[in-house]
Amino acid sequence: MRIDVLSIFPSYFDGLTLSLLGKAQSSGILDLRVHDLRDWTSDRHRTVDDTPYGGGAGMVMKPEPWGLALDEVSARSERPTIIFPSPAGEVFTQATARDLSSREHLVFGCGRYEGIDERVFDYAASLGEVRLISLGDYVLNGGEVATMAMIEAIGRLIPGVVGNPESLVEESHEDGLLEYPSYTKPSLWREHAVPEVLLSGNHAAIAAWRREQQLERTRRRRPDLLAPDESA
Ligand SMILES: N#Cc1c(-c2ccc3ccn(Cc4ccncc4)c3c2)n[nH]c1N
Repeated sequence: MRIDVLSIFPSYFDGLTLSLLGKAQSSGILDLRVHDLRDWTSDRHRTVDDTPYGGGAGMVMKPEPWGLALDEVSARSERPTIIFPSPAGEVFTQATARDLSSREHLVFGCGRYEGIDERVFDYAASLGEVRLISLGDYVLNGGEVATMAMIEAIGRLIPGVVGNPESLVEESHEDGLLEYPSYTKPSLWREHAVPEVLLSGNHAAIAAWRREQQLERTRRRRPDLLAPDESA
């Protein structure tokens, strides 16, 4: 998979060279390139923003640098999926991550200020599939943090990135429920004991206990994930 990131703060993404995603890049599974949007400006001050038409507070990102940048990075493939993090976007979920992990080429456009000139999204649709995606119902200062989160959630689903694919199956949200609690040695720690069933060696009982834990936790913490008859 190819991923291109456009941002005025490219060093935000230095962390992606660490851990699993760093190894995925070294092994060639992931081709991640981060670009400074200002490289596509032409004035001395490398200007990327201007005042909004119609008035209002703050600044809006100019369309010209975006158009030039998207032209260049989109040319690396037939039709990339172009993702713009946005508070006005569809909410990112595990299903979104799974969908996007099957794509050949992702381009992330990280806005700042009050956002990007709307015509950029319209133009980008001529280059590839455009998705405005929100990390959740809270306000960030730009798209970088959301892009980091999405790249991590997507990247770990690419075959070969996570050593044991089995570990992806029993995670929160993979089967629509929250994950069961995990324990390791010692079996007694500061008077807190590991649930007996996990020490029993009875795999059927352990599986049943874990499923019940998933349902109970989801009912308590995330009833919205359950069908109406399951949340009682
Ligand atoms: N994904 C995502 C997001 C963002 C987000 C994403 C991109 C940009 C670019 C600029 N801003 C600042 C801003 C602009 C307009 N309204 C409010 C804040 C952004 C916020 N906020 N909250 C999320 N869940």
